[in-house]
Amino acid sequence: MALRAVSALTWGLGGPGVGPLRSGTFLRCATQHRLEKMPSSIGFPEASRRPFSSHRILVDVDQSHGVATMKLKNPPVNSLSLELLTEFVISWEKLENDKSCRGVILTSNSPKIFSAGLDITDMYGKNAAHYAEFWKAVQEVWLKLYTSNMVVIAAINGSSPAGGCLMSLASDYRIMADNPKYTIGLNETLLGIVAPFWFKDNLVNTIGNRASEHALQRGLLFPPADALKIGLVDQIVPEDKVQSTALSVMSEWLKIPDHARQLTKTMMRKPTADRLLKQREADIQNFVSFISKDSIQKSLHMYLKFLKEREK
Ligand SMILES: CCCCCC/C=C\CC(=O)SCCNC(=O)CCNC(=O)[C@H](O)C(C)(C)COP(=O)(O)OP(=O)(O)OC[C@H]1O[C@@H](n2cnc3c(N)ncnc32)[C@H](O)[C@@H]1OP(=O)(O)O
Repeated sequence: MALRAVSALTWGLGGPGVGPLRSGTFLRCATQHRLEKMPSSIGFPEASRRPFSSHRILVDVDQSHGVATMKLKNPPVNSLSLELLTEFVISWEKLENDKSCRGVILTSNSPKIFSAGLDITDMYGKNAAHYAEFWKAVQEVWLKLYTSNMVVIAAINGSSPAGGCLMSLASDYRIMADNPKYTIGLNETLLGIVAPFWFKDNLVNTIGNRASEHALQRGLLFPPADALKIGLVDQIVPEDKVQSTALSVMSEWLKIPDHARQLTKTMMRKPTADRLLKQREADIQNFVSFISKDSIQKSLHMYLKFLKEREK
């Protein structure tokens, strides 16, 4: 009970089972030309292509008329585990290599949660090699999304904290379900961790410096209406219209000649992607040393405990 009280105040967490979340208050919580790809990834490590033992399908891909819908499918909360991230990259590369695929709608199989963010269990109680592999996979997914030649639309049909928010931010357009129980934001500080510079860069490019400073320091999670106000999402629609709106927005984007849109996207995004590419290895080492610290492991342990024990 004591833990709950302290944790709730410390972490200000929200979720569909907890009630509405408010930022700033108590948060419970074609022309078909294919251009040379932006130099983005340095290749996914062979080690990460290993088959995982479960053989579950964690990313559902459904493609028709040049548009793929990718659904995250990792119950209960669509956490971004190493296994999911690895499968995501493989599916993504297949779509990128398929000349007929011009756009991707990124969404979730779960009705209330887009993604709970990075899988905390991949950042807790593991060894340095695991942390390094995990972080490289996180970088890779972001680079793939952020620099994709395809049009990427996030259909955010539920809560989207931290890593879930990052995947949305890396998309070209964000549509969120207008349900005040859902929230989106980079809440890393609430866990006692710090969003890396490239999360921050992506946020600043989206909502501006001042709003980012405020949101990042306080780990704010925004309900859809507030997210729309600050530009964290581009559109909010009734819950049952998220996918259909994503399809109609996609068809508008696909009216633009691919080569012109792609070159423009590269012009806008390449400097940000390059900043990570230039220091990718150092960023991994920084993550490994940060996450391995006893104090950070303790914070993550407490946070996991809090998630398990909090009242739903
Ligand atoms: C240099 C250092 C850089 C570090 C940078 C790190 C960058 C990014 C960090 C992240 O992405 S950390 C993840 C942050 N995510 C969160 O804070 C979200 C936490 N979860 C929630 O708020 C809620 O779970 C939810 C998503 C709103 C859903 O709520 P709901 O009530 O439906 O479900 P729960 O009962 O809370 O959860 C069910 C089950 O899932 C476990 N769980 C939840 N989130 C995660 C997670 N991110 N990773 C792993 N596991 C998670 C939760 O503990 C429950 O477990 P059980 O009790 O069923 O065992």
